Amino acid sequence: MTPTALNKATTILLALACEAASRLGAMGVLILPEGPMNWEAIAALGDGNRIMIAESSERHLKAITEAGMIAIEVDEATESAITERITLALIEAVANDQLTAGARVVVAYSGFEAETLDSITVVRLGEHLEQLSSRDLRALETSVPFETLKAVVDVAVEIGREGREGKTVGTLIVVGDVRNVLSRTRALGFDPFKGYKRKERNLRDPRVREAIKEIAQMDGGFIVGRDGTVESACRIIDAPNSGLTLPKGLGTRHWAAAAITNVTNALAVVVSQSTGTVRLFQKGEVILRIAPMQHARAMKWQDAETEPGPGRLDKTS
Ligand SMILES: Nc1ncnc2c1ncn2[C@@H]1O[C@H](COP(=O)(O)OP(=O)(O)OP(=O)(O)O)[C@@H](O)[C@H]1O
Repeated sequence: MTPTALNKATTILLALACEAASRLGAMGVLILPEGPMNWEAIAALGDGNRIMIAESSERHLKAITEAGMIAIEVDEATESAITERITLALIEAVANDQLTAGARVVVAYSGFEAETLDSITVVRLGEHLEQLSSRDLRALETSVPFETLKAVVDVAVEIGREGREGKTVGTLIVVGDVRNVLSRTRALGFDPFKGYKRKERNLRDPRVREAIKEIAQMDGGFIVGRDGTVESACRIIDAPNSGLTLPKGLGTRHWAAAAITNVTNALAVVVSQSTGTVRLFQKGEVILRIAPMQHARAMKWQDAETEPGPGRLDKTS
């Protein structure tokens, strides 16, 4: 049941969060509630601010939208540290185009008492996503091993950032479920990887990544195995788009990625030629978007063990 009123501390904290958002020129207020709240009352407090609420229950997601706020679907609140939960909610919001890199967001959450929103933190998304960490990728729970995913995302980000010989380059890399994927694609003629031994075709090898950057200029996509072996290149995907929806402005390359991940267990990584943005697709949807602004500089990978502690999100500048 939805509580009838917000408690006093929550009401005051939300008013402060909204005021902070207005004064800082933030893109909105993100709330991470510990349980159901009076959504109408929260919307009324919003005072013209963009209010985003991270929730797991379908019923509450619907109620949040009906109250005129933005619902961000997240997994059920676990024992994970609050910084990790904030990270996942932000990644989801960025992936759904509800927030853009560079935006500032005020986050309100229950730091001490479950039934009260008692803490505020201010996050700058550009800075935060620049530190896209191995933990963020691990949290995506894909069927592809982390080391392979990291190598593919790295090469994609480099292609988006560098292009080739002064020209922008886009590409599509489909990873995992190789047999099914191959059966739904066709060769465009020449396969540049044909004839090479398996160990000469692994994406974790820097020479192979260089070759990928060169071949990315050609039409079609790469098919990569779970272990990082490039199985084929210059393949055209032939999978149905029916029942899929994508953000406006995405063309055939992105639709092909959505379609192939919808009918197989593969993951697809797309670099947009026009914007340099890298998107990860799974089950027909964008699950992560890495905007070009953040990869204007080299992306640093960090192991969870060596990452800065919870303070890293509290960026107020
Ligand atoms: N079904 C497909 N399978 C593999 N590659 C494809 C497919 N459809 C398009 N492509 C690739 O995408 C290129 C054209 O992409 P288009 O401009 O429509 O894509 P987009 O999604 O708008 O991405 P971009 O931002 O890169 O332009 C083609 O040259 C081709 O290499």
